[in-house]
Amino acid sequence: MPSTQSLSIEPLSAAAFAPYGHMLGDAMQWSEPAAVFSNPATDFWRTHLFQPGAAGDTEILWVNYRSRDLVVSTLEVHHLTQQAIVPLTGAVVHVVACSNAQGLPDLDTLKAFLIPQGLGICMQPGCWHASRVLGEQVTCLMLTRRSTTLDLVAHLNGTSAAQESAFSNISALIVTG
Ligand SMILES: NC(=O)N[C@@H](O)C(=O)O
Repeated sequence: MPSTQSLSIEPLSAAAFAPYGHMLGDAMQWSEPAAVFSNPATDFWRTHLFQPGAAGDTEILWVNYRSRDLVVSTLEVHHLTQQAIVPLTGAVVHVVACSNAQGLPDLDTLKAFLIPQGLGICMQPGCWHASRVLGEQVTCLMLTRRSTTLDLVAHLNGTSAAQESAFSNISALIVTG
């Protein structure tokens, strides 16, 4: 009987998340002076240029995560759009994996990141993922693609098969602190 794989939660960093997409809200970016500003009252800077995919409409979703089940056996992927998650009310545990040549989760790239309140991530298309919380429900801001949401809702409601997203069962893994 194969033992259940455990996956340790690791802190979010731009370098560690780079294979999966972009970290949002790390240090102020001064690489493009025209896209950054700071004075005694405010700082703002470009942390990422979001890409919803060809002919895609960027959509803002308000998302609640409340699953505390640290056993993960299903991952989800979006084929066309990046997807950004910014936790607003608490931390989110985000499990990710890259796609392999067949478009399935590359289990050698599985990682679990803690996304703290006030930081965020933006996954590239093809990044497999699952989200969990460690306590109470966490509300997040999400950037995604309008057609991917409509497609996902229709799938989740059993109305039609998903075209812009997919789901994959994996050998159960336990996310550990
Ligand atoms: N809305 C939406 O696409 N949600 C999923 O991607 C998810 O992982 O939460």
